[in-house]
Amino acid sequence: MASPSLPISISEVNSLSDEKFESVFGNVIELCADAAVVVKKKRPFQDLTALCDAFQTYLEEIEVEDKLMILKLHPDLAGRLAAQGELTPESAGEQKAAGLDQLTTEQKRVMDESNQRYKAKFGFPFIICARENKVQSIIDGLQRRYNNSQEQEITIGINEVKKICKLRILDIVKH
Ligand SMILES: NC(=O)N[C@H]1NC(=O)NC1=O
Repeated sequence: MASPSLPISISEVNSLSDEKFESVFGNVIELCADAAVVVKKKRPFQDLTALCDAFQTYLEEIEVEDKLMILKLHPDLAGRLAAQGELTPESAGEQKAAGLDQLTTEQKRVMDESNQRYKAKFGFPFIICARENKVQSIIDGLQRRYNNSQEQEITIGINEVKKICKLRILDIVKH
């Protein structure tokens, strides 16, 4: 079967082969193909909300080690992978939407320094839903959240992953 042209309806989501479901939803959580493997078994979904809820539940129910792994799979915002053109298409689009591809030299310096400092403290990258932010709110968040505890940042980071995931699903499924 050829790849479906997006967006697709919820009934099309329900009738995708397992393999197609995994490929269509394999990156709604950045580089975490396992989420689609788990969520596909919950079909059929009554509507878009039920589908989104299934991915959110996945993120809530996994062990803290797996949450940490998911956080670590995210690329830095305006980091090395962005500079090398090696982001996933989803992440590239999100970073562009926030204006992160248009940083001034000073903003880039502040982002690099703050990203490094954050990662050195927490052991995972700073994560924020770029599409719901602009450059300044991202820089502000990066500096403010540095003061949190690791436990707080795991919770906030996973909540941001949920927002990113929902917007990615909305790009795939008709609403
Ligand atoms: N580090 C980080 O927040 N990365 C993510 N945020 C987002 O909106 N897309 C990403 O890849």
